[in-house]
Amino acid sequence: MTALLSAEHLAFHYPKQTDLFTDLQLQLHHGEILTLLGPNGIGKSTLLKCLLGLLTPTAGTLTLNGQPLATLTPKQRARIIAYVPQTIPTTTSLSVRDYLLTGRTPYLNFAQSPGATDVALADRILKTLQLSELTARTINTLSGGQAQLVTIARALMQEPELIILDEPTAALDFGRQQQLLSLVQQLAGQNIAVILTTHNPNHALILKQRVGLFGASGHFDYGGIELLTEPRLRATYQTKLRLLYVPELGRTICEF
Ligand SMILES: Nc1ncnc2c1ncn2[C@@H]1O[C@H](COP(=O)(O)OP(=O)(O)OP(=O)(O)O)[C@@H](O)[C@H]1O
Repeated sequence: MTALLSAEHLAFHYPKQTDLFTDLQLQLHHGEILTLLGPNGIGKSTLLKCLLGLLTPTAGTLTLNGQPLATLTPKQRARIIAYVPQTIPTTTSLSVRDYLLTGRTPYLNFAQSPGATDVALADRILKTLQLSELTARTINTLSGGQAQLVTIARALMQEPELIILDEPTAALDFGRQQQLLSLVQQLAGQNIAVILTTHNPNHALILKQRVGLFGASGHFDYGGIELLTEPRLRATYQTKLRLLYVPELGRTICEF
């Protein structure tokens, strides 16, 4: 089966800087979830930008559904991958519904306005994310957490095969974090692949799927959650964390 996303021997460095990663390998299939973990400033967001085609890797190849990423137009890419960055635009005075409709751009011709089916899709997505009460609010009146969820809703408007979420739980309260992880599992159940970054190893332990772990040196391990061993996580985060199996939860948790 052709991988949805494949990275072979990927390397990247910013101009006049040392490599953030080299020889990075990963393969993601439809409906899989990849959680990226690693210390601050190690290169997680940079890797996401390479996967999105926003940055050009300094070595290696990236393919999307078997096609070299670089050969796809931005519009073609946007029909396959949706991106929710760490910094969310909160200054726009668009209503939440109109903001979601901007997510339909990859499907519209120049100067074509969204139609009734696009509006219906926006309302359906807002309902699924339990955000319907925000429909008429303007983006610049939302809290950070609300804006983050609305931006995820906008990403879903692209009807992507892969959604990339950069620290999606950062602004969310405890309950909303749990909801977000459930949403990620729900999307995977609909055959949408998800890549997310997080600073909480428990998120990877809850999602129980693919893991990409940057070591403190920039070394990248890719595999299943068996990668998340105490020694490896301690080396990554330079702290004496512990992994504890909790029978009541049926899973391992990571604690300081
Ligand atoms: N445009 C840029 N030009 C030069 N250096 C950059 C640029 N963007 C990021 N960097 C540097 O590259 C390194 C990796 O940054 P990146 O944002 O990918 O890290 P991260 O793992 O996502 O960090 P965090 O967990 O803190 O968000 C950092 O040292 C950062 O300062």
